[in-house]
Amino acid sequence: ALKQKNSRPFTVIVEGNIGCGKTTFLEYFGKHKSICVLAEPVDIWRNADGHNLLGLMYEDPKKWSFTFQSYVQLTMLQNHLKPTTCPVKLIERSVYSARYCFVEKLTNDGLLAKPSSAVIDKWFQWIIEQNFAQVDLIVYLRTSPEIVYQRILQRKRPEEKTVSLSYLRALHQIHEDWLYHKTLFQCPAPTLILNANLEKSVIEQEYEKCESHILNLRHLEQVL
Ligand SMILES: Cc1cc2cn([C@H]3C[C@H](O)[C@@H](CO)O3)c(=O)nc2[nH]1
Repeated sequence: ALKQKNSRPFTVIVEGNIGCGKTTFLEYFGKHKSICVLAEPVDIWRNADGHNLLGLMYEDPKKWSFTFQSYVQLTMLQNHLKPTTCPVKLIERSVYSARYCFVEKLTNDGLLAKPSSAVIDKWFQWIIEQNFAQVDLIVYLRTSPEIVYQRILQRKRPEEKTVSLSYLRALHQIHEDWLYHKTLFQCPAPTLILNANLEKSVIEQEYEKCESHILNLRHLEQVL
């Protein structure tokens, strides 16, 4: 029997530390025609009406974190709401990691003032209440801070030259508490944990572990 076409695609968010390999993961799954991939809009953050908000945030986080994280939340919301005819939608990060990882970390460090953090949280809570950011699966690309630190040094993204190992360790711990120990905030969907420390040459075997979760389930619903 033809199933009623669900209004919403099967939505997967890809989460993990800076340099954990999200782009490589998205490139691998982006080859499937039934998957719509939405990468993190870093280039938009680097040029918002000519302003490099990412650069400003790293140069003077106390002054620019609110501006940057406020814009990140908007661009993430736009990805969550972006319509697609694909049965599966794969999004790089989300409003959840924006609020639970980055805003949390900046607030803990006193780089984002409490009143600013409270306003970002009000927007976040409203977005959730409106069901604007529904998620069916989280893929957590789990890494060690030391490995992602080396990758960031090699990648040489100009704005990230000030990213320290201690920052990456703290961000790692927040991701672990959220997605592995599940002691920080509640997870909006079931979580698949992959070992993203693996080198590019072997990591595709690790990706295959979640292929069935991402593809078949939705496909079966579509064709039955
Ligand atoms: C959702 C979200 C993504 C994100 C990325 N970033 C930074 C980390 C990396 O240096 C760069 C690209 O992910 O942007 C951030 O500071 N806050 C963020 N919030």
